[in-house]
Amino acid sequence: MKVSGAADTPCRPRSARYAVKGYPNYAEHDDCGAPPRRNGGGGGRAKALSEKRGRKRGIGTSFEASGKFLAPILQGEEMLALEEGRKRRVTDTATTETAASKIFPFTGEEDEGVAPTNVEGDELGEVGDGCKSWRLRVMETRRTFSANYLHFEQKGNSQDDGDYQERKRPSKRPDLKALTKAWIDVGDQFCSRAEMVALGINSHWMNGIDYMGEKYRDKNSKDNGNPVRVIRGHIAKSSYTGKVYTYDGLYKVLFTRGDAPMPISELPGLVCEDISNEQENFPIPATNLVDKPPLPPSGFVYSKSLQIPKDIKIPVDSIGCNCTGDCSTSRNCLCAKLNGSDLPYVSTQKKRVGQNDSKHNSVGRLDFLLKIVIIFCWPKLVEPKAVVFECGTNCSCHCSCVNRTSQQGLKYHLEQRAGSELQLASLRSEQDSEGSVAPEYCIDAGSTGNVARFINHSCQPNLFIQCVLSSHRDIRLAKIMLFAADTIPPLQELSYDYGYRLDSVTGADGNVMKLACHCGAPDCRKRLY
Ligand SMILES: C[S@@+](CC[C@H](N)C(=O)[O-])C[C@H]1O[C@@H](n2cnc3c(N)ncnc32)[C@H](O)[C@@H]1O
Repeated sequence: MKVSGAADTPCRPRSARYAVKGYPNYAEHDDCGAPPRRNGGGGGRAKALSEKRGRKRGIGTSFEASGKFLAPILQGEEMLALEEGRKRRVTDTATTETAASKIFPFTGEEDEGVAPTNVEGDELGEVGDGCKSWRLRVMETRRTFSANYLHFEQKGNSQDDGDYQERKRPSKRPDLKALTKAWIDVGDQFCSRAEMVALGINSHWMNGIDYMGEKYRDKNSKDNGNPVRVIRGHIAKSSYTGKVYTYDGLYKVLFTRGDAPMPISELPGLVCEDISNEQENFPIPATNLVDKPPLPPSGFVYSKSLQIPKDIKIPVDSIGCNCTGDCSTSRNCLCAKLNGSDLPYVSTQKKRVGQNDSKHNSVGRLDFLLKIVIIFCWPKLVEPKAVVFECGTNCSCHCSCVNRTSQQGLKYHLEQRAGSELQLASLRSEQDSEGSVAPEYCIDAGSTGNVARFINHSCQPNLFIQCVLSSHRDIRLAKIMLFAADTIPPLQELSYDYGYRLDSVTGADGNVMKLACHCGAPDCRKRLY
């Protein structure tokens, strides 16, 4: 089947910075006719992972997610969605712009921008030179719209009420509108409702909720099981409307506003109401729908923060930068300069480090959801570079090194200790890439850790690792933090690139160990190590 535009249309990498950092698979060609979906593992991969790994790997293994998992409890009104065959639950927040109902996943019509197999030629959006996919046309429409938006807006403001009523006329069959919808990806963002109207995703300039009106009463989405397209609105100062709208996919309505959300105790397969033992600000329930009977996590101690052995002294006398304004670029920020013009090591501003007053990353630590072994993003949009987690586990000596000998940006390697299942985060400078410097410290997440310990590897991840100095400048003792590499729509599985060098892991017998990768990304490297 020919997918129009897949090969011909220009593609952009999703994050140039990330690609520069040496993640060859990171750049996605999402403007093409057949864009891979971010983090495109899907429920199939989770299930396969579960079945393949069996139970011998201890804590996580018994709880590998499958498509059958229900996510942990959430507050507010709830929705369930299934993207790529995976069941997800999200909480409808105050900013949600569409039907605020409990809804269930829908796997049918929605695709990933791939042209339908039975559609050819013009229907695919090929025009003139025959190389424009619908996806590209959507992007062009958006650009044209943006260019003209202010003009329309000003004109609109000067119109009288009569015109306003005209604009507010009842929507026409939104379910039949705009073939465009098939070329919108989950995670696509829009700066105004008007932009969505131009693309046919929403029918109203003014109304957040699109509906078909009384006339179509018999087409009630909940009763008929019709999918609902969910677009979430978020405050965003950078947007010309002060808001940004993110497409979150199709949902099926389960119940309407006012129904009580499911309490933690009723979560199917609940094995632990709070694996953090009240260390986090809210419970992190764990469910297990794989084992019969379901087993709770064992052999694992939750530790919110890094546990540092007594013989390792963390200095506390360093100060942050003296920037007065925006610290997000190296033009203004000394800390960013220190990090090779990327994210800053030191995350404080005009204060002694350790006071945790960071404007560098603008978004503080985010709430999260743990569905045993699979970590999902909290049902809030996570913006690029937002701090997501700090890896908090045992810190111990004589393993991987955290070393830096120049002012260049670091290269990150994650290594696995031979013969064990421990995941070791190792940072080496460019000069140390041959591994010439003796290891000093590592973070050992085998038996103790926080929620970051459960994040799986993906060859096409939505997080990346960065070392951060917050109370001192000893790079060997840098905090290891996970940042959002891109916009992460609610309830996406979180993942980062472990970055193993192939054949770098040896077993106790000295033989090279190999582990197949099950991330399911379109450009999966097939091996973790
Ligand atoms: C930090 S743990 C991640 C949580 C883990 N799934 C668990 O159950 O505890 C790292 C281990 O998870 C497994 N893992 C993570 N991502 C994987 C992937 N994409 N493919 C295969 N195994 C993976 C590997 O066994 C790896 O050593």
